[in-house]
Formats: sequence, C-alpha cells, structure tokens
Amino acid sequence: MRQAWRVADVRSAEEALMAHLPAGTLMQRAAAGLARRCALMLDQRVYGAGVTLLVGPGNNGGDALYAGAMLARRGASVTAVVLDPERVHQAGLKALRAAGGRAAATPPATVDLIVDGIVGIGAKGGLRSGAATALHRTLERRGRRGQRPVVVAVDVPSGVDVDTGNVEGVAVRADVTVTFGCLKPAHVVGPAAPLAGELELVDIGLRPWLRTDPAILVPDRADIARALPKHGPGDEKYTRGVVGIATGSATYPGAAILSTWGALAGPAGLVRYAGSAREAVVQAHPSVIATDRLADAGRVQAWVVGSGLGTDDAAATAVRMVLATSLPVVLDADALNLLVDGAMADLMRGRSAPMVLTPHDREFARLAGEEPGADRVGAALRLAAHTNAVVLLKGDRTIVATPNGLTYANPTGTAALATGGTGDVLAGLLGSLLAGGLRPEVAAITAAYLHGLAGREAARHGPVTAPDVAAALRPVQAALTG
Ligand SMILES: NC(=O)C1=CN([C@@H]2O[C@H](COP(=O)(O)OP(=O)(O)OC[C@H]3O[C@@H](n4cnc5c(N)ncnc54)[C@H](OP(=O)(O)O)[C@@H]3O)[C@@H](O)[C@H]2O)[C@@H](O)CC1
Ligand SMILES: Nc1ncnc2c1ncn2[C@@H]1O[C@H](COP(=O)(O)OP(=O)(O)O)[C@@H](O)[C@H]1O
Ligand SMILES: [K+]
Repeated sequence: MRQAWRVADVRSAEEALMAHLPAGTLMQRAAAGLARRCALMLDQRVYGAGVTLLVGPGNNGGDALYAGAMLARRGASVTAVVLDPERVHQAGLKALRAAGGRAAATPPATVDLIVDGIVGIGAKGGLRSGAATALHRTLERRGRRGQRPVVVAVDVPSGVDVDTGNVEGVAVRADVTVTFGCLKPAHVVGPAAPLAGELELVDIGLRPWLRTDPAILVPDRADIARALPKHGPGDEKYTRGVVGIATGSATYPGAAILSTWGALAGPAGLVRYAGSAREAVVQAHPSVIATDRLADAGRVQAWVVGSGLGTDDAAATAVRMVLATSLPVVLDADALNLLVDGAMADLMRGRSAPMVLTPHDREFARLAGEEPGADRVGAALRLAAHTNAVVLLKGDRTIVATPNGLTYANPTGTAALATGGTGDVLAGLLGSLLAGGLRPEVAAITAAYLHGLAGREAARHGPVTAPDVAAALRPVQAALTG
C-alpha cells in the first residue's frame, strides 16, 4: 500500500528530522536522488547534454540547483533560468556556478532535459505569469537530436495544489516526478495526479518522523490480490456469499444486465436479481436467479440498489426495503437521487449495517448540496461522515472515504471508462465483494481497482463499451491472482 501525507505533516516531520542532522543534509539527499534520475532520463549520456533548470525562489529551486551542479560535474551543459534572482537559493546557485553551470534569463537553444524546480510543497495556486512564460519558452526548445525535451519535476509538478491535487491554471506536465520522503496527495488524486508522470520516491530518512495515519492510501496489485476472497475445497455457493441486485427496470433493462454482469465477475457464489427487468436478465445471464419482486428474492448477504431503477414509487419502495434490512448495501445512481428525500436519508443514517454510496460528481452534488469542488478527498470525507456510509466518489482517480476518516485513491483509472453503463458494472462487482465478506471500504477500493484494470484491458482492443469492461473483469483478476 502506498501512502501520501499532506504538506503540514511533511513540514513537521522534516523539522523533527532536521533537528538531528547538520544543516543542508536533506537537500543534499534530495538533490542526489534527483540528479541520479535525471541521468537515467538522459540514458546516462550526461556529457554534453543540454539541461535547463527552471528555478523558483524556494528550496524546490535549491534542489534543482544542487542536482544541476552534480550533472554539470559530469559534463552536462547546465543553464539555470532563475525566476526571481533576488530570492534564489544562493548557496545552490554558487554550487552550480562552481561546477561550470550558468544562470540566464532565457533558456539556451538546445534543451534535452528540463528540471522543474519552480515550486514544490510551498505552492499557492497555479503558476504565476513569469513562471508560466519561462516554462512555455523552454518547452518550445528541442534537444540534441531535435527531440522534445524530457521534463523532470522536482517533488511535485509546479502549479498543482499539493494537498488537494487540484489544478488552477497553468501547471507543469512531467514525464517523471522525483519526490522526497513520501508521496503527497497531488501525486495520487485530482487532475494533478496524471501530471506527475512516473513517480520516483527518494528516501531522505523522513519516514520514521511522519505521523502514523497518512492522508491517503493507494493500493497496489498485491494489496488487491490479498483482499480478494480465496476459495477452498470446502466452499459451496452459499458460503461464498449471495448478492442481491435490485437495479434496472422494464424501461432500462440494460442497467440490470450490466450490474448482474459485474456481480457475476465477483467472488459471490450466487447472484439473485429482483425487479421488472427479470426476463432480460435471465436471458443474458442464465445462472442468475430472478424474481419480479424484492420481497420474493430469497436470502442474500448484500444488496445493490439503484441504477436504471427510476425514481417512481416502485423504485422508492425497493430502496426503502433494502435499507430496512440489516445487510450491507450498495446505493448507486437512482437510489442516490432518492436519498435526497429527508425520510429516506433518515432511514439510511439510522442503519448500522455497512453501506457504500457510489456517486459521480452530479449525484454527489445533489446528495451533498455542494459540488465536490477542488478538494475531492475532503468532500468525500464530509459526505461519508454525514451519511455514516462509505463514499466511493467516481472519477479518473476514484476516491473511497469512510465515516471515520480513512481515504483510499484508486490508481488504475482510465478515461476509457467514461462511457455509459460502466458504473452499473462497478456497482454489481462491489456488491459481490460485499457479499463475499469484504469490509465496505476494502470492497469499494477493490472494485474500483479491478474496474480500472478491466477498463484498461478493454481499451487495448479498441473503443470501450460497458459490456467490454464487464467481460474483462474476470481475465484481469486471473492475471492478478495467478
Ligand atoms: N520537506 C522536506 O522534507 C524537504 C523539502 N525539500 C524541498 O523543499 C521544497 C519546499 O521548499 P519551500 O518551503 O522553500 O517552498 P517552495 O516549494 O520552494 O516554494 C516556495 C516559493 O515559491 C513561490 N511560489 C508559491 N506558489 C507559486 C506559484 N504558484 N507560482 C510561482 N511561484 C510560487 C513562493 O513565493 P512567495 O509566495 O513567497 O512569493 C515561495 O517563495 C520541497 O518541495 C522540496 O523540493 C528538499 O530540499 C528536502 C527535504
Ligand atoms: N475521465 C475519466 N477517467 C477515468 N474514469 C472515468 C472517467 N469518467 C468516468 N470514469 C469512470 O467511469 C465510471 C462511470 O460511472 P457512471 O458515471 O456511474 O456511469 P454510468 O451511470 O453510465 O454507468 C466510473 O467508474 C468512473 O470512475
Ligand atoms: K516542482
């Protein structure tokens, strides 16, 4: 599990660590890691390479200057474009000059590598105009072989909001981000996350000094493989869990077919369907046991209710019946819209069994009374606390937040999933994982992770539809656990 910490926590840890070290040690560690990665990005052909440092007024610029000095000593032609000469890191600039580098107002003609040391964890807002101009000018340059320069960001791509991952205005798009001590939220959530490119974490000794509860957890393949239920010779369909699906309608049978499809790809031993799309569901999936009425559905270990249900009386009755059980529940799409009703919301808040709400941004806004806004993690946490439910806020980096303040970010998102019906597949899979006995937040992040992998797998074969994503769920799990 990767972990990310907010700026204030990084600053406290840094202060505690620095008290035990000679001044400047951390910056030297950071710069050494940065220079090593820059050399790698130049295929180790450092001698003669054109390196341009974009140097802001803080320690982020200092890191870039010391790394530039190390590259200059290996024969690179290093130019520092200093954005605010009065406030530049003086010792860093001196080191660069002593190593043969130079400072200039504009980038040189040849640039193989750009080091973005404009701003790091001290950032406020998008890039200021001087910094943005210098960036654009440098990006227009070409390398020794006429190629586009490689961009290495120092700590974070400049211009992003480090604590929220929001991007307001111009920001750097990096090929690689070399970060120090720990990941920060901007590396893993919001529109900032894809701007970081590949992430490299340089160990500067900060870890023991960081608080034990990180702001965000990011699962990797091994975490997800571990979370998935294991089946043994003693299993039968009922011990694996039964998931009940109350989605779709005569008007929207597709939603029912897709959510049962998602459920069938999960660990549950049996999928039951209850609703007016019964015939279509059984035709599409013969192994599903289907009834017209929820009351006749039989026993299940978790319910999925919502998408394609509509918001009429029958839909409201279905949601009410599911909420009245003491079983884990996934509330998706139309169920979320019905929760805006006060009595329904009270029913939800009064439950003690696990619940997962799966809103996209518009559903979130209706439910919470406000857009998720710039701080998606904060918004998801607030809604989770208010509803006493786990919230899975959909997006490129889907966020899972719990009522007691835990946050996960999904790293496998892909824009290929931005197509009708993929959310139905996700809800079904999530219900199956709940029925399989996973804790709600673990079920939610596991579903998002597998769903993202399935989206990527489906995209390898061309434009993606929701059935492609559902069909890819099983092979990606086989690859993960095999
Ligand atoms: N923590 C650690 O353990 C370690 C930290 N290290 C390094 O230190 C970095 C943090 O350094 P830092 O605190 O000096 O702040 P930093 O990010 O350089 O920026 C501050 C300056 O930028 C300016 N500025 C602000 N916003 C801006 C914008 N949008 N566009 C343009 N400019 C903007 C702002 O100007 P002002 O608002 O004052 O006018 C201010 O002067 C950290 O990211 C890492 O690289 C490593 O060396 C070792 C271990
Ligand atoms: N730009 C995007 N990048 C990555 N994932 C996306 C993007 N847009 C949507 N998704 C994902 O696609 C799914 C869409 O779900 P949803 O909006 O409920 O669609 P539908 O209601 O059509 O099923 C979610 O899992 C969401 O995270
Ligand atoms: K930076």
